[in-house]
Amino acid sequence: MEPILQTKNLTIQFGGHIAVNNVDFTVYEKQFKSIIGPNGAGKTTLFNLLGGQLKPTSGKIYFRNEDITSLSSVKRTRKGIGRSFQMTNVFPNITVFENVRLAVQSRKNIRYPFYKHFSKYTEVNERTSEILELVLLQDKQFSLAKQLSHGEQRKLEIAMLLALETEVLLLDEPTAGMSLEEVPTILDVIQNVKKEGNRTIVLIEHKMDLIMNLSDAVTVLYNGQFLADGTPEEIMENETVQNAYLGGLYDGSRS
Ligand SMILES: Nc1ncnc2c1ncn2[C@@H]1O[C@H](COP(=O)(O)OP(=O)(O)OP(=O)(O)O)[C@@H](O)[C@H]1O
Repeated sequence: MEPILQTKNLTIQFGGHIAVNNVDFTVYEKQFKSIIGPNGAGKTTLFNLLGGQLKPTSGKIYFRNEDITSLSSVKRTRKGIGRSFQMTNVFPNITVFENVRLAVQSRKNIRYPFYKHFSKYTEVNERTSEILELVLLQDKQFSLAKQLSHGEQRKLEIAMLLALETEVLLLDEPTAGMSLEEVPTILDVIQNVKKEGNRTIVLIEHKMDLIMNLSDAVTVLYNGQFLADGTPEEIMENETVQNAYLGGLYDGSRS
């Protein structure tokens, strides 16, 4: 198996604080990899480095063995690394369907005269419907984006990301802030995306137990440092992880 995304000695320092410290991180093609770690472990900062929202103080990032460390986030998306954002790219006053359709269309780069009816673009509409089905939002397709519940908004974010058709999906805590009732359905959505089988998924999760069944591999960060990497079973049995994560230092109740 080829690594699709890799970091070597990746480090970022904010003033005197090293948020990501010399991290070597590897994700293989079509792998489902989770990054776990307690509060302040550096998970989101690592994602921002991978997505190009932050530039490292030192170290390198490779996509398919190409050094992408100095590439902008836009160029990284074009290469195939998509990162989820909380509703920043969603238009609140248009429908769920239109939001996803616009994203699909921009990806397909279809130009059309404004007076033509959208429904002529069957391919775009079909892909939009497919995505909405995958993220379990078909029944909300005619709702305005601003009318969605918190959980539905997270699904729409995933839909927008899928529309980009990137090979790598970086999902930053998709269950964050959700009610307990909403969590299973977002896990179903992630399961659906995984089942499609054509993506590499990297997911940050604070609640370790949620993602153990989904993940092929898990990386544990602690205090900005790489702590462990392995299968979910190996991670569960890893004594260092247990000490760091389960030994009272980790507040599992936080969403
Ligand atoms: N832009 C920044 N400037 C200064 N410090 C930062 C910045 N971004 C992150 N940090 C610090 O870096 C550390 C890692 O933060 P990060 O958000 O990556 O952790 P995390 O593992 O995602 O935590 P959480 O689970 O709480 O979201 C924290 O101590 C945080 O305060």
